[in-house]
Amino acid sequence: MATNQVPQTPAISPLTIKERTGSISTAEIISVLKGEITALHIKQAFSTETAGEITANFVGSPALKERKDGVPGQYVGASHYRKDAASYFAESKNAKPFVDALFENLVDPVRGIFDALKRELHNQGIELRLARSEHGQASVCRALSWSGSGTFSLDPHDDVAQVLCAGNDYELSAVAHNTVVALNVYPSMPEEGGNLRLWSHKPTVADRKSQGVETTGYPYSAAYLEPVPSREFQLKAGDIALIDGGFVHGVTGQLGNGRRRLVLNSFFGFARPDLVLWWT
Ligand SMILES: O=C(O)CCC(=O)C(=O)O
Ligand SMILES: [Fe+2]
Repeated sequence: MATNQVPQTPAISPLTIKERTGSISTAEIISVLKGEITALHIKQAFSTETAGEITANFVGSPALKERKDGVPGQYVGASHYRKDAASYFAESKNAKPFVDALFENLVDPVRGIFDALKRELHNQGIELRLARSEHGQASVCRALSWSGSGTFSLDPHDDVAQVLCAGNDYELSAVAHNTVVALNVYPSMPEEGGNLRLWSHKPTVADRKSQGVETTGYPYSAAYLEPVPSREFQLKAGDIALIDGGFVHGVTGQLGNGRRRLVLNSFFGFARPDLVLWWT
């Protein structure tokens, strides 16, 4: 991390949060997409049976790997983070059978949301589809188990820097100028900790430069975030959280050696008024 730049005091942006129990609705998802809500936390959004099966499939997956891009964690699937388009789309293609296998024989919550949102947006004259290029198409989701130790198991970051700096090969860089929604579906949570923490701060390019995280948005230091208020979401297996990924967020440390934390993560946002792209 560069430390020789001019320090920048983070501007505070208010959080608009909706938390409730039940089924997720497309209207609520669209509210996040349009920037009307910063975060939506739906508790008990899918069954613990489905959650348990996805978790068992992840643990037993032959494609389960350790991340080697500086973010500690294990994963199944593809991430565009720090990758050019050709590598990401090739990785998505290779990972597809293994991502599909996480949901074998299940009516899964990620596809459920994607399909329902696609139908609703279509009714409004808006297309929703996976991001694509001459190299192939994006994945519907990736499965991640963070393993950072200490205060955070996933350090504070934003999801927009990586999109903004994705490069011309990626049609999704247009989305960085609109809300980048992060969809997080939780099949497994530890006994304690592993909460999603959201700070009242949406970094600008200048903020990222001042913190030496211009292209990655990762990680923001404790000192930088110290004056910024934050909210924590207490998550349980079966919950779903959608956030405006432009706000700084991270995952708190996990306690206990029992259940592992597993998240299914995807991103989506408007590339044009009539087009919403989805990727991982
Ligand atoms: O695991 C979570 O709750 C959040 C994941 C996340 O922020 C990310 O993958 O960018
Ligand atoms: Fe994130």
